[in-house]
Amino acid sequence: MNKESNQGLVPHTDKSSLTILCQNEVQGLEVLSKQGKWIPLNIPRGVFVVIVGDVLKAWSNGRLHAVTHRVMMRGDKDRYSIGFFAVPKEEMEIEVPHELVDEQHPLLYHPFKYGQYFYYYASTLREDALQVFAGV
Ligand SMILES: O=C(O)CCC(=O)C(=O)O
Ligand SMILES: [Fe+2]
Repeated sequence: MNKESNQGLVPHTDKSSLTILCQNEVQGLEVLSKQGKWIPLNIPRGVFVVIVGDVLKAWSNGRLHAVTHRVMMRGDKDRYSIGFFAVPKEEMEIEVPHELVDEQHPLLYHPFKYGQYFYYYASTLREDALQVFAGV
């Protein structure tokens, strides 16, 4: 079987601040470990999945990890997933608080307006958009 045909949603980080997902019993969500291994999640019914998006990663100066995730479809059951995406207003300035910057934790992201970042991502679809757009 062609492996690609199982791909429900390509690998990505969310462009939100925070995402909350709720799905039916048909699994498929996978997260990429820092070692580069895809880990399938087994999400019990009624459980919410909370995913840190690029905005919280930047705002926390990289303390919070925006995990790369994808959806792989197996079997022939329908999968339903509903997502709540918390996103800043376009004009909102995302700026690392000075309390999170010191010698051990150098500044990782320049301040940026959310709308400009989202526009950059949407027009390039680069998965390293945050690093390229706002990385120090
Ligand atoms: O289908 C899912 O549960 C994940 C959806 C997702 O990652 C997204 O919409 O960004
Ligand atoms: Fe996502």
